[in-house]
Amino acid sequence: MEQKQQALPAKKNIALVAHDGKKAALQAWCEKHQDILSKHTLYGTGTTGHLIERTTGLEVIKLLSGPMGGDQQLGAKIAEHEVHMLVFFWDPLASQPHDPDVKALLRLAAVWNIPVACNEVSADMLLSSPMMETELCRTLPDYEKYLATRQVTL
Ligand SMILES: O=C(CO)COP(=O)(O)O
Repeated sequence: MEQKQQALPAKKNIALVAHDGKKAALQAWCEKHQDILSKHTLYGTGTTGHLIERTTGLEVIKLLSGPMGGDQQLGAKIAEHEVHMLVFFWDPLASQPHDPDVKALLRLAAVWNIPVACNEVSADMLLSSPMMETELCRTLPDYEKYLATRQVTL
């Protein structure tokens, strides 16, 4: 598939998600990085978003709870370029009833080439990047060309 360049903005829309076994870790991480996070716009799945708001006072745009469709809502926002970065502390030691949705969210983050962190140390590295404060150029699928090709070949 042909690719194109598109910038992620300096002020980013960051999605915050954690499975139940990792919620305390994500809340602690958000408290630690409250100053940096306050410069961006935060999105979260339902329960995670409420907990982060309660712990930190940061404003979070809250979607549905993950098992009820929140992961899918976030995936759609990544595909529509509304969400620019994903911090998802998924639990590698617990099975999830909505595992297909979890996989789909991580897949769309890879398709659209947004920065993803799945644990504290990766999330620390992402937030300490100078690119958190500047535009960040990314390569992503050229959807318009993809669609034009399909209309010709099918
Ligand atoms: O299940 C989740 C991610 O897969 C998170 O959902 P909640 O934040 O609603 O618990």
